[in-house]
Amino acid sequence: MGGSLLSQDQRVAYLGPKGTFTHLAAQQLFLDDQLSSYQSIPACIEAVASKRVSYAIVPLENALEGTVPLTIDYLFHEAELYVVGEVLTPIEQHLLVHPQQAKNWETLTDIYSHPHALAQCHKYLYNHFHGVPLHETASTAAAAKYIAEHPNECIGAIGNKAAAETYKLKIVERYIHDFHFNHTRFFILANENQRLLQQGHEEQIKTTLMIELPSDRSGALHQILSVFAWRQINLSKIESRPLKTGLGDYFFTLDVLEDENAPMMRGAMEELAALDCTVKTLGSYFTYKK
Ligand SMILES: O=C(O)C(=O)C[C@]1(C(=O)O)C=C[C@@H](O)C=C1
Repeated sequence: MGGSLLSQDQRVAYLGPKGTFTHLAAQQLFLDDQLSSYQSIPACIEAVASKRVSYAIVPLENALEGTVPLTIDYLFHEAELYVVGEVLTPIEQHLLVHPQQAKNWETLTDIYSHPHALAQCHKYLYNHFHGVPLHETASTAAAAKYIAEHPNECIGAIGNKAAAETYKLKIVERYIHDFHFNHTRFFILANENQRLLQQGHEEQIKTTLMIELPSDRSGALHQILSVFAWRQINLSKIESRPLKTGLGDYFFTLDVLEDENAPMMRGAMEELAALDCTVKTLGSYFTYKK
């Protein structure tokens, strides 16, 4: 795949630096010279919201660790963007050290990585490096870069093979994630409600909705679910996140396996409005898988 989706002046922001899992996901759809690295998820989202880039690709959900709260909360509270595509990639975590420390790797003094990566390897770290301080970095590749810049320290990073190659680190333990089925979903975001169409996408379309219920109405969640249930529209995910207005105040994110323009879905949206729900739609999109 890659490339033909964008015109020459269009760029895609990704959570960098080079060698993150987000970078690998972006390379499934775009050419490397179309990609611009940003230090954080909010920086990627702001880059597309302010139209400095045409698209941003950010992690949304991991099969072991669940939602990336920063992404979902930023999309609800801070940005008016649409999801134009989704990429699903396998996640393989390795332990990386500077080649100078290759012989000492069993006595590492500190380990660095993205919080999701550390959590995905929790059992491994507990069994092999119990008591060793774990440090959170903005991404797995940021951790790898830090190790490369400190060759004299007996420290390690958790990251992927591409990060090991990019920062010339040695992989001393492979596949250290605790559960075999480790996948992450990434959203491709844009300012317009459009769909990325490229060969290789799954036929199944998905629509993501963020719904705020009317306050203090008993059975409100049951009513929303009924809107989809009696129309036989499947949901693949439902999750609550704090509204940040008080304890017990939530919004719900729903992934609906239907096109937002399908007649049944239009009816569902009208019924949600009639139930006094505030609905933010992130649009309908296809999934690209490796
Ligand atoms: O740090 C990276 O490499 C990322 O792309 C971020 C991220 C995440 O946010 O979950 C992406 C995939 C993996 O699950 C681990 C980390």
